[in-house]
Amino acid sequence: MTDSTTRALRLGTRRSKLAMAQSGQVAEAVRALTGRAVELVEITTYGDTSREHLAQIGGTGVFVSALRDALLAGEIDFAVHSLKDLPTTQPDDLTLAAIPVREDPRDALIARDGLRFEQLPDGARVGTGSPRRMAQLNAWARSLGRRVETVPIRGNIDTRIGFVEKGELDAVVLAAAGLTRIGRIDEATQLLSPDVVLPAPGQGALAIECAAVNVDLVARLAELDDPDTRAAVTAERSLLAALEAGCSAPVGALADLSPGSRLRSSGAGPTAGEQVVTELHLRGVVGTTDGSTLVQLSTTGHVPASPDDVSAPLMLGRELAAEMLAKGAAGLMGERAL
Ligand SMILES: NCc1[nH]cc(CCC(=O)O)c1CC(=O)O
Repeated sequence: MTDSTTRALRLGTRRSKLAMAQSGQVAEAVRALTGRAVELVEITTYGDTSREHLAQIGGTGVFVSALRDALLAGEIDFAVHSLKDLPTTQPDDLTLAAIPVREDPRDALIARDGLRFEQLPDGARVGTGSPRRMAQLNAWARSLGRRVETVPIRGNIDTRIGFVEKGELDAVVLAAAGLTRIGRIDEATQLLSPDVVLPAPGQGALAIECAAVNVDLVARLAELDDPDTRAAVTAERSLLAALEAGCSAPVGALADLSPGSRLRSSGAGPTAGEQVVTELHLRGVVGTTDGSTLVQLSTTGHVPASPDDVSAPLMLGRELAAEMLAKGAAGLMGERAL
């Protein structure tokens, strides 16, 4: 065996607790898959060091660029990202080799005294800087006949929960997946139903990225891919891209797959007759951050049970985006989040 197949694989990761947790889990899976050692290489990103508000430095994409630079420079072999932090346009020289089975995509509430959202008092202070969460939480509060005060907060997950622990906020809203990965999901006082709060496109999913030239590794890591997750997040991200929304825009999306339906396909030849297809249900929301207006639509399409083909989910996302734009979504996104 040559040195290049036996040396440790280098996994580039951010230093945050969440990034280290998800990189550690993927490292273990890659070790089991390849039999090769995996070494974590810590990369500091501009997003980790900047004190400016994320919105002012161009969104969460900043977390990604340093890892990508390291991939292209050959300093690391692969990187693990939270898919929801990835821009919707994929550079040609980088490949998402695998999107593993995703965690719970829902948002979670962590409130004082074990409270659920419906039990928060009028005027409760809820920590989130996400325009998507603000829009849907404010709309939910309105529908309950009260209001909440959304308070923009930054920092890692522990810091955000700390605002509730210290009594500075009544509640915070975080991704359930992040809480699970750092071992704090038990502290969630409510998992927010997608019927009321749609998660960010791709929330709960990880993406394993390689340099495109590294074809052998791309092929190997593809074994960690979950085609159903890939189909779902492709539809969600296609919707986001087609809405031409920046990563801090108030867009929520969630696709569910119901497997096993069978369709009769026409024509002759070996593929004629019954074809197994999956039903893909895609929901999307855009709103004003004050929650006074939401455009919320859904659609259902069929996805061939063919792992490599994401054209159907891509189309479904674009179709739903077109319907949402026709219902005035563009005007809502023009509003600047404060
Ligand atoms: N925006 C930050 C971010 N990026 C990924 C996660 C964790 C959840 C995930 O993997 O989707 C979080 C934290 C959060 O939103 O609470």
